Amino acid sequence: MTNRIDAAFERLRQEGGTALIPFLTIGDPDVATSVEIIKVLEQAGADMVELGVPYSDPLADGPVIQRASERALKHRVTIEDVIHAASDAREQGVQMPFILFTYFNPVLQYGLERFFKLVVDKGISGLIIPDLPIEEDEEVRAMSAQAGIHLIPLVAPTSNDRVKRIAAKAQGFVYCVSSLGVTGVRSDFHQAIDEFLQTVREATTLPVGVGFGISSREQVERFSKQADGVIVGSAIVRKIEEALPLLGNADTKLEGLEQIRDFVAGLKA
Ligand SMILES: O=P(O)(O)OC[C@@H](O)[C@@H](O)c1c[nH]c2ccccc12
Repeated sequence: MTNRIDAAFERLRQEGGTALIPFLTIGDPDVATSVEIIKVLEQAGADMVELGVPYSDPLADGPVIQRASERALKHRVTIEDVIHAASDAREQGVQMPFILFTYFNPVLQYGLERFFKLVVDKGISGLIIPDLPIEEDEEVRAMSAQAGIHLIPLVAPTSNDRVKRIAAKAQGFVYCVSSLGVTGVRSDFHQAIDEFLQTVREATTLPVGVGFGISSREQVERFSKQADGVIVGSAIVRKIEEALPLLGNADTKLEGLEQIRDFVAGLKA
């Protein structure tokens, strides 16, 4: 069966488009609202979405996503809740591919076998575990393949000679981190970002995605020239944070969702 991520990139290649890939922390402000937000992300033109599992020690995250994780962890949102949110969104008609985004610890705590048994047939097509280095991912890669889920690797400008090894085992797409440091909106990127993207392009026939710091249509367009997909997290999570007062009230929830949709639609246009 074709993986939805492969189908989405094939469609975009034929259209000459670039995938817009939002990230959001599931359970911020609550799981049901996250499912509503996933729906408006698709309406706004997102081509696939990273569903973030909240974690107490998000080492690679800047303050915006750290705060989102804290808000979600206040209701003790678990990896199981995130997987159920994916199947709920699928049942409610969302078609775009889901990429489960989790640090390794929540998966270990849950149990590898148990995790891959749960995640099968929940509408999840990809998995990103930012703190699982390629040197230690054999078992996860095998179990992921077994579940028909692409294990998508991250490469950073400092990956150098590891790029080839990472690219050789990649599935789905290769996620290029645009800058060093943690996630968060930026105005400038790693000075060798263009050469880095070129290096990754030459190391794989898979689509190349780029993320970290991207928050405006100009930046999306800039990266669309060299990448097949652009990941936007903190800028969208910050929009959700700004809309929390509206999202928290039944009378103004729709207005809050519209604010998020309008921001994301502005990135895609
Ligand atoms: O938030 P940014 O700067 O737009 O970057 C995307 C990022 O949010 C998402 O892909 C992500 C969230 N947490 C991460 C941890 C490591 C690498 C990537 C991530």
